[in-house]
Amino acid sequence: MRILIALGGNAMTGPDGSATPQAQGAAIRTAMAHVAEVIARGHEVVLTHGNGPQVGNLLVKNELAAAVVPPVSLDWCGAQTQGTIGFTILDALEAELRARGIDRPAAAIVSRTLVDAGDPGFTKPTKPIGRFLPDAEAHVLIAHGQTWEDRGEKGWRRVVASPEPIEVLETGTIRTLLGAGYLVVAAGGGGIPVVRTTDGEVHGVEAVIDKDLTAALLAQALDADVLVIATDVENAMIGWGTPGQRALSALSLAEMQGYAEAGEFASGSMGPKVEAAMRFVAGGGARSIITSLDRIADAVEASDPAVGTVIHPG
Ligand SMILES: Nc1ncnc2c1ncn2[C@@H]1O[C@H](COP(=O)(O)OP(=O)(O)O)[C@@H](O)[C@H]1O
Ligand SMILES: NC(=O)OP(=O)(O)O
Repeated sequence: MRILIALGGNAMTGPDGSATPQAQGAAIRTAMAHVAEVIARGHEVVLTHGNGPQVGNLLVKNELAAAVVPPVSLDWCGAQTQGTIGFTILDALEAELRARGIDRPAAAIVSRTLVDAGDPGFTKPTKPIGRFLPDAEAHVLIAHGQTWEDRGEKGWRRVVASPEPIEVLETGTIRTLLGAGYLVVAAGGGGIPVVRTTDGEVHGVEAVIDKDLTAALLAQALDADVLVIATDVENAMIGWGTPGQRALSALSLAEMQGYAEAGEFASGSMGPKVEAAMRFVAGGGARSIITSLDRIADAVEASDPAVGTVIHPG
């Protein structure tokens, strides 16, 4: 099967959300052990990943160092995260494959994602990035013109523009590499957001695209059999955070749609994952899975009972 796996930010930072290079490297190594397990079972894998913590941290570094070195824009920061996370994934993936006696070429592609310059996402920031801060510190930055949002018990988080992904411009390149037997890492951080001008030129714009929404688009464009959204919980739940919370197992697109419309999934976390999973199936995909990283290999092969939350056309 051709499987597109989307790795959440949780898979690439330490257990406490730590984004030190050591914590990120260790988390990615663990993630790649699970991805290598899927490959070892004979599946073709395309990987994409988030960049929320990393792109937010890079933006802060640029802002703080602006008096000393020229700052770069948010799209440049996004491109830089693709490079750093991409090479770290390749190192870890190759090591985990080698440990399983698998010799496969892998490549990480700098990828641009086309968005619409008129997208309402540019006027209403929704994408949480960077670190969490306590209320008082967030309000100092709000007073300086930044947009921050209360994200619950972890604290406040900066939010930035997040337009809808329309097309991953490197889709053809990815297809070619897959045809040549490569394992491909692509569209990291949802892809570098770009717009096309009336004269056909493409240029970057300041935003961070939701990587799960781009993953759904890419999975469809690559005719993937399964979209796997790997995060830190085994199932999407209804009644999340209440005494009556219930894990969702296998369910139809229509059933999931009903829960989503009832507001069961938080925006900026489970909400976009469910939306992406539904879009892939609505667009003709056979199956979307939302589950924890350590269950991805089992989830891909399980049927009855299902592992994780599995959405099927119904
Ligand atoms: N209905 C829900 N079911 C399960 N988890 C939920 C739900 N609503 C919100 N969440 C939260 O969503 C988180 C996963 O989203 P997020 O932190 O953005 O993941 P990632 O960084 O892996 O992409 C879970 O850890 C959980 O706290
Ligand atoms: N770009 C993006 O969606 O990143 P996270 O998954 O880390 O939030």
